[in-house]
Amino acid sequence: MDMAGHSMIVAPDGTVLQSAAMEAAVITSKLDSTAVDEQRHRFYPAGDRSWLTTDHEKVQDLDTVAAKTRLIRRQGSRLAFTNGCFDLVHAGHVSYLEAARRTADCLVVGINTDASVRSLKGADRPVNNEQDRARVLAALGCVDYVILFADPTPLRLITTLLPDVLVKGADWPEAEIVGASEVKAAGGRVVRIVFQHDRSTTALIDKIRASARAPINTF
Ligand SMILES: Nc1ncnc2c1ncn2[C@@H]1O[C@H](COP(=O)(O)OP(=O)(O)OP(=O)(O)O)[C@@H](O)[C@H]1O
Ligand SMILES: O=P(O)(O)O[C@@H]1O[C@H]([C@H](O)CO)[C@@H](O)[C@H](O)[C@@H]1O
Repeated sequence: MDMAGHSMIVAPDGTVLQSAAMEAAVITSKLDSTAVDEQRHRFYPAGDRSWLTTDHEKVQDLDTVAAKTRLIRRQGSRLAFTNGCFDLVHAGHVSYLEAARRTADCLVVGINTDASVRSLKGADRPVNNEQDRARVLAALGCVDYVILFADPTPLRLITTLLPDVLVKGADWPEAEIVGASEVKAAGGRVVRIVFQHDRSTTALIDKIRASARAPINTF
């Protein structure tokens, strides 16, 4: 390859494989086939999509998520955080989480453990256990990380992560949103998402119970 004037041969990830001096010259570079395959997977999105994060990689502890999000925020990405019980996930949850993700570049969701849900919503809740609830949310493309928390509130997660955006449903007045003052004091903002679907887990459970009591149609 005829090159001159500090021309370079650069790999897709920016690695300089070879550079020319001022005078015209032929320069070559041996290509490492393993490196080429690895970069094809990273830079060629129509490939086997191995770059997609698999669900179980998204469910992490707070320290791991704090370290991973610290790195991407140093690169300029903004972090959004929300939390909830997310027992029987419904269309309202999905539209809510998609809207939450759109407020930033990365979305972390705190999910209450089973014991925490029981203390908040009663002894007959949750219907789905914490592992299943985490697994379902991790399958949503708009969710980047899921953290299970046992405390009554997500305050420790929020003060550790100090997200750029704290998101909650509009069913929560800002004054009652845990972490709101801490996030705003750190320069972040609070976003309350208006419901697009009139859904709730409680209503779903009531519907299931009512249908179980209803007489079966006999012909
Ligand atoms: N219909 C909805 N549309 C948008 N967001 C919702 C909707 N229902 C709940 N959310 C939001 O989802 C998050 C998780 O809420 P939660 O798990 O309590 O759902 P829920 O359906 O209200 O459950 P429950 O009936 O058990 O209280 C909260 O931030 C809440 O504001
Ligand atoms: O699913 P819910 O009931 O919306 O989730 C609760 O949200 C509370 C909220 O963040 C208070 O501002 C939180 O304290 C509680 O632990 C549940 O996550």
